Amino acid sequence: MSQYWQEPAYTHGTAPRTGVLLVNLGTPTAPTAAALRPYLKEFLSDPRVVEIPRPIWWLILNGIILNTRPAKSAKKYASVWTSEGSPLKVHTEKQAKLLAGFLAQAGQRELHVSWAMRYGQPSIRSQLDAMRAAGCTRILVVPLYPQYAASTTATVVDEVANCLRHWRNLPEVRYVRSFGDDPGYIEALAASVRAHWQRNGQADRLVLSFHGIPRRSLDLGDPYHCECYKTGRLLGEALKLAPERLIVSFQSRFGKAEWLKPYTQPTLEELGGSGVGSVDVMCPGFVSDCLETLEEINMECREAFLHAGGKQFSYIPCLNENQPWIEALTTLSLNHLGNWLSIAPPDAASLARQASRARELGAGA
Ligand SMILES: C=CC1=C(C)c2cc3[nH]c(cc4nc(cc5[nH]c(cc1n2)c(C)c5CCC(=O)O)C(CCC(=O)O)=C4C)c(C)c3C=C
Ligand SMILES: [Fe+2]
Ligand SMILES: [Fe+2]
Repeated sequence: MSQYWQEPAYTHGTAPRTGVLLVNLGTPTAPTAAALRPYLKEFLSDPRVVEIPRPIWWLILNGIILNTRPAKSAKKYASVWTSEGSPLKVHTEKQAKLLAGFLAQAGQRELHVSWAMRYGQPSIRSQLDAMRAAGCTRILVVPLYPQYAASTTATVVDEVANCLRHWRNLPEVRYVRSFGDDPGYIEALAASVRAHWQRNGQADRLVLSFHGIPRRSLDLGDPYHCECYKTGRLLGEALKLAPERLIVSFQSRFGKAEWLKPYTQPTLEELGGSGVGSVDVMCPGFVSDCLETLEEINMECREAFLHAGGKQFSYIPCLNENQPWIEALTTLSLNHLGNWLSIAPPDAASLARQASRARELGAGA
């Protein structure tokens, strides 16, 4: 029989285990109105996402939005859905597998790497529970949003804290706040643009379209706007692109209030109508292609630009499973894991050598 002073099983004779949890926004389980409704309800009920006072917003959400938007959004999702499911889910899952492979190659085989969605499945709660069952006593949370916003990064941290409220024996927790100026991430973006230019030539303008947030959030002190412009500036510098050829804009406006400007679609229409023949468009605020990039940008905005008189619209995909990005994510994770690492991480050169081997392992997993 165990004695009351006995060490708990998870610390008894074993080294503390560390987990890495990648978190993205969330996505419906099917491109149908029935699947969209609970997803949108959970997402749009989050006071970090919609900051309208609750009784008013509750009436608008339940009385109007949840009766109209699910069907409209379902049609859009259907246009980008893949045989493996929603693009956001497919890429996030692959990124987690690749990261686990790269980290293992960097000597960190004991790490428990998993992924979750802030809204929908797999939930943060279920993945934290799995980490606890696996004996994790240290957890690094990596929200997959390069630029910090209260409506994205902060709500992930809220949810982690909310789940841990029910644990008696808390793990140590760290989180990556943002990485929009991380050299590895900027270089991964630059490599992707360079590769695109090599294949297709360089367009008259490079448009960087970020997801928008309400203008009011900026006025209240949300640093998202500044972080987007910093990413844009650093990417322009990495590409040695003249500042006048690079445009930052904001997409996905929701509702009637003012959001961050300039808005992407009117910007593209203006460019198309004013004789700018060709644009390359990229979405550096998303690490994975999703509805907002594949449908809103590569379908709706493409059409708007061409209709306004533009001649050539090129969409540069998100970083998805690109090797430089997975390497950057590995380095970012190693840096944040810091003194939690079981053995010292390798230097950058040997990490790069190991990366292609890890990629084969991860892709085959
Ligand atoms: C209602 C307000 C919204 C805010 C604020 C917001 C901020 C925000 N969102 C992302 C990233 C993504 N958003 C995605 C979809 C999406 N976003 C909103 C609304 C807000 N987003 C809605 C209603 C939807 C659902 C789709 C629709 O009905 O239009 C996605 C894609 C999900 C997918 O399944 O593919 C991402 C990713 C960021 C980065 C951000 C603030 C910086
Ligand atoms: Fe969004
Ligand atoms: Fe959208």
